Amino acid sequence: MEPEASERPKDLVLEFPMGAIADPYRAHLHHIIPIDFNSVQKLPESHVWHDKSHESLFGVPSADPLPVPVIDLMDSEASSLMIQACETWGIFQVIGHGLTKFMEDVESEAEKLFGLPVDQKLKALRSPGGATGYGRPHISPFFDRHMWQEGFTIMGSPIDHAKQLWPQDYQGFCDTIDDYQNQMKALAEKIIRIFFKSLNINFEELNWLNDSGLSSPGTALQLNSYPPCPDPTRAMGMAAHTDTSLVTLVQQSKTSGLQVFKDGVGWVLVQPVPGALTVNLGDYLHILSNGMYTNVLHRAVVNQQIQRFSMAYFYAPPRDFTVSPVLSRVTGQMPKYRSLTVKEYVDLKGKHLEKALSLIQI
Ligand SMILES: O=C(O)CCC(=O)C(=O)O
Ligand SMILES: [Fe+2]
Repeated sequence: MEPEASERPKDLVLEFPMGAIADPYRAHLHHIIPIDFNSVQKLPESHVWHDKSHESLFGVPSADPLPVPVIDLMDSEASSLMIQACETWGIFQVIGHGLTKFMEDVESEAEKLFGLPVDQKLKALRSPGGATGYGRPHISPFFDRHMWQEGFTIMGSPIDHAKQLWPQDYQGFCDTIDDYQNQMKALAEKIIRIFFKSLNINFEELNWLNDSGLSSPGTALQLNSYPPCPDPTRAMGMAAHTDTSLVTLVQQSKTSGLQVFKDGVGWVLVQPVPGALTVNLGDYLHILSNGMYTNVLHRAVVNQQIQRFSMAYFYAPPRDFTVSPVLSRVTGQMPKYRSLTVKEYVDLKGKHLEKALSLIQI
C-alpha cells in the first residue's frame, strides 16, 4: 500500500542489495563519477526516479504549501522563534545575519568550479573511500537510481583539490572558501548555543563549541550543482535524507529546488528568500532533544531551464562526543534513543542511512 502524501516515508532506501552497502562496492567509481550532463539529450533510464515502482518515494509537492518560517536574527524574539520552528518543521530561514557578501563570493566560485570542462573537474575526483573532492552525492550507494547532481566536498582547506583544478590560479578560491567556512562556523555555533540552552546543556564546558580545547567539531562544506535536466519531473536532484549534523546551513541560489517533508502536509518547497540562509536541524539535535526537535527530511528537485547551486555547511560534534537524549533527564521522560558516540552513529548511518535512528531506538 502506498503511504498517504502527508505521511513521512518510512523506507527511503531503494532495492539495493543490503550486503553490498557495507562492502567495497560503496567506494566503486560507478558511485563517484557524475555523468557528463552536457552530452545528455534524454534522461537516461539509470536516472529515472518517477516511475511506478518508485511512486511512493517520489511523492508530489503539497498543493497548498505553508511557508517555512523566515526569522530575522536582529529580532529580539529570534531564539524562541527558532525553537518553535524546530518543534514543528526542523527547518527555518534566517535573514539579518550580515553574511551576504560571503554568500555572493562563494556562489560565484561554485559557478566557476562547476563550469569547468568535465575533464578538468575529474582531476579533482573524490578518491574511492575518500570524503573530499568532486563527485556524486555521498548517499548514492544506497539507491539503485542515479541523481541529477554533481558535488564538491570540502573539509578544512580545499587547497589540494583546488591546485588540481586551477594549477596557476587556486588562491582566490581557497581564500573565499576559508572566509566562508569561518563565517558559517560562527553562525552555526551561535544557533547551536540557542538550542543547547533550551535543552539545559552546559555548553560553557564544551571546549569544542568554545574553541578552547583539543577536540574540534566535525565540519564540512558541500557545494552542489544541479544542471538543467531534460525531464525534470522524472528525475531527482538529491534523494530524501536527514543530515548527520547538529545543524546544516544551506545557501540556495535564486532557483528553487529544496523541498522538506512536513508531517500532515507532505513535501513543501523552501522558497528561496534573497540573502537568506536555510537552517536544517540534523540527527544529533533530534537525539539530544529526545525527539522534540525534528531532524528535517529534505530533498532537492531539478528543473529544465536553469542550473541550480546550493552550498551546505554541516556542523557536528567531535567524533568522541557522546550523544544522548539529555531532554529526557530534564523532563523525566523515558529516553527514546540509547546513548552513543558520534563515531558510532556515523558508522551506523554509513551502513543503514535513514534506518540508523530506528536502530538506536529504545
Ligand atoms: O541542494 C539543496 O538544496 C540541498 C542539499 C542538501 O540537502 C545536502 O547537501 O545535504
Ligand atoms: Fe541535506
